[in-house]
Amino acid sequence: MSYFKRDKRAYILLSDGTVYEGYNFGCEGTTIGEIVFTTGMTGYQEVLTDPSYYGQIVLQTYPLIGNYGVNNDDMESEKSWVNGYIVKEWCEEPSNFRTTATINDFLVKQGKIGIWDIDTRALTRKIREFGTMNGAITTEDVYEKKEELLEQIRSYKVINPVQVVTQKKKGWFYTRENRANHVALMDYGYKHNILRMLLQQGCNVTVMPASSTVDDIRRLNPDGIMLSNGPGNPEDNVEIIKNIQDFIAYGKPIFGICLGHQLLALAMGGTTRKMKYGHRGLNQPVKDLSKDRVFITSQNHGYAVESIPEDVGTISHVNMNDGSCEGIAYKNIPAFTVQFHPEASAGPNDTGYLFERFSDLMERGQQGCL
Ligand SMILES: NC(=O)CC[C@H](N)C(=O)O
Repeated sequence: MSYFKRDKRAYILLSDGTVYEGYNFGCEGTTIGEIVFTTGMTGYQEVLTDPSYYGQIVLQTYPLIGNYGVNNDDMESEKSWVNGYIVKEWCEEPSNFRTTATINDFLVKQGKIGIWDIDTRALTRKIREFGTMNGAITTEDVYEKKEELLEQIRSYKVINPVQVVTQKKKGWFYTRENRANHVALMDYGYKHNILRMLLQQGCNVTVMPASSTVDDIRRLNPDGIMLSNGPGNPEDNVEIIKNIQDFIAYGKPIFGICLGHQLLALAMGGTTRKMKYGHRGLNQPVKDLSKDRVFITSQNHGYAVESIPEDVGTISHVNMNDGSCEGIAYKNIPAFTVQFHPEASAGPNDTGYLFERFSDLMERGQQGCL
């Protein structure tokens, strides 16, 4: 079995010059990206297909990856967006009734370079200590190419990630259990489970390309606007933030998730910051201050909202590990946003009630959501 033969050498090179040696799976070659770690014990297919990971090399802290293979149900978008994949062990003979392929087959099909037999704990501890850093995975002789590769690694930056991952045309989705709410879902790199959750709520949904203006939205006459998750630094989306300011003036209820949460905060005069190594995993404890209750949440972000003007909104959710902002309720507009993923996928569904809150808000159509 090729898995145990350890025949194809591969290396990780970090921007500080450290080399980790392992073995290749997926495709061969060289790839560069920002290395981020995620702590979920399951949900690797969702990670690989979540557009928010665009341009990043994902490091799985859980050591056994691929045990239930990949399937046709767990795609969070049409394809994989990661720049590379780092694991301790991958499973060659997955066992699950839904399995259609192994994780190795999946990476090959998606054209992704993977490395295994890495001490993922040591690498994660390093990133926790020094912060997220750029790096490369290569199947070539890293020692020979080190200086050249280091230069590329150090200057690596994702460019216009939202424009790359957004769909270029509108998409219409209808539900049978019509609660008569029509949602314009802004696709900044939306995870399919946001759409599924809205449909489950009985909403009809029109998925809109990221660059859509308020006039495009007005033509739909929606009952509410959903600002999706997505990749990259929120501050880079200058045009989108201007459009969101127009959406706010339009006055329809707005619900934002992750990048959507950050973008609305920026549109309302708030600020964002890059976190040391972000939150990526399925067990981040978050307190909903309005309920005085802690929920376990699914997360994937490297930036956070740092401030929001007091007269504009108030912090509604707080991360119990580091006190960071996890949600905002706006004062004079019908809008609320969260940094975590209430649509889960993967992860706990505990905060799915927020979709219900959005539906209620669309029906009440009140001013402000406090
Ligand atoms: N999942 C997301 O929407 C991520 C938002 C943003 N790209 C971040 O890393 O913070």
